[in-house]
Amino acid sequence: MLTFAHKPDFGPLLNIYLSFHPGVQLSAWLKRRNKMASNLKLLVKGAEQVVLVCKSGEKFLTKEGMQNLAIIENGSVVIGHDGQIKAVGSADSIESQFRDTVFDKVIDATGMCVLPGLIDAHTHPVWAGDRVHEFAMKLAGATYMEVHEAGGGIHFTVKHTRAAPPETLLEGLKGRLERMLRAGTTLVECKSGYGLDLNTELKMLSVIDAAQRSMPIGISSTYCGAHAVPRGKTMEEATEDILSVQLPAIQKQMTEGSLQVDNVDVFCEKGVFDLNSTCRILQAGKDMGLNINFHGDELHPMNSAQLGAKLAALAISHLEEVTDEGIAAMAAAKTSAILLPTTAYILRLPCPRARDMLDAGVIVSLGSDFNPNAYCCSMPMVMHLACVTLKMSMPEALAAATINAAYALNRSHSHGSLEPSKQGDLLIIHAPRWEHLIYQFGSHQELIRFVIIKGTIVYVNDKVLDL
Ligand SMILES: N=CN[C@@H](CCC(=O)O)C(=O)O
Ligand SMILES: [Zn+2]
Repeated sequence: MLTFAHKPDFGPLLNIYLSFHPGVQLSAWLKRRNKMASNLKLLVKGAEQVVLVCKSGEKFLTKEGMQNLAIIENGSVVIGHDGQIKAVGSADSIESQFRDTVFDKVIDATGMCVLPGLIDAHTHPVWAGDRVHEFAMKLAGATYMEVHEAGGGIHFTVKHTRAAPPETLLEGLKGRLERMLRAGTTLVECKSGYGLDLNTELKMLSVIDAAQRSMPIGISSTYCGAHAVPRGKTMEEATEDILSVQLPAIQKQMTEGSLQVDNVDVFCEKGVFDLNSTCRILQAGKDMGLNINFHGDELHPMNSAQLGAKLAALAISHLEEVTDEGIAAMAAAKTSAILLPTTAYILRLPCPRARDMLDAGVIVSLGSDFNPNAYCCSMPMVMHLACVTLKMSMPEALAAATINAAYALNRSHSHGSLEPSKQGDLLIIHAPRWEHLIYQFGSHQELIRFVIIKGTIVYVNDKVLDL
């Protein structure tokens, strides 16, 4: 198999050239053209497997599509100077097709596998003050809401994040993104939500923007000012503040071009934001052009899934307590379910019903939920948990962490699979089959040899050991 981004049409150019050089033979012209035009950025050649995930421009995968990923045995990938994939195919076909091409960089992937860069569809990575002490409380039996209501949890992080200068937050964020990158994440959703007031929410969103400008990892930025009801306010007052103060100020900065925000989020939960407030905030965000992507049905069944479907939400996260009606509504509305296996694991919650969602045709994606409660930067670890605790198969987990996560972030036109014209984001792992990335849990730092974004190597691990 060999696929190209564009079928080149040399007809018009050829005619012009021949009209100025009537004596020139066609074959001589072609040789000269090849010599002049053939320089590309990166060739990854001879990989044991190249996992495309999908190959026909699918925007997401469901049901059997998630079980049958597109894979090329003994394959190669070509990336151009624009950072886009130019061709993927069998090593032989790429070799003969690009024989005359000069590459800036060639990676011999013998003994290795190539996968699309992983996409983490749900994180809270901007904060100050860790919560290791709360981990001990939870191990001793305290529930998430007990810690939250006692002033810990999100409130603890809000206090520390409000007090932190932006430089400190940026430094912390960059360190976490760096860890994610080394674990194979090339696109990550990043939420605000530890400010709960205008200034701190803007500070967090600006810090996310600054990280995006200075790091290669791709970011989808989410305003999550409705992550908790701030101390001293009722839910109604907090909702009014978001609708009449925070969202308009964010919209102003977006219009002026000083802030980039992609999604709007609310924690729709008993004791946090109810269905009505959630609906009003999400609708207001949508009216500003943001994608709806929110927390729902986590600790109690709230009918969040039905609300999200009604609002044409792109994604809803958690869903540990989703109902059958909610699942059916999400499948019909093509609202992606972002499942977060780390949350149920850390909090010892019932797991989200991944199998029921998959069987119903819901677009299941995955996120790490990295936050001070669930300190996990590793999508390979998340995929492993998804397989063991949510009963997903390895191909389902990979589809959920690539093309479907890209869909949840409205990026599946450019991310999530290794197809021509998509961004050249990929991982090269030192293993004879791609499944080792999930199977060898906790070992991604030993397996991942290269992380590549837009055809540029952004991480090389030369300490990979054969076991
Ligand atoms: N559930 C709400 N928000 C986060 C936790 C945030 C925190 O505890 O700081 C989550 O997705 O798990
Ligand atoms: Zn979350």
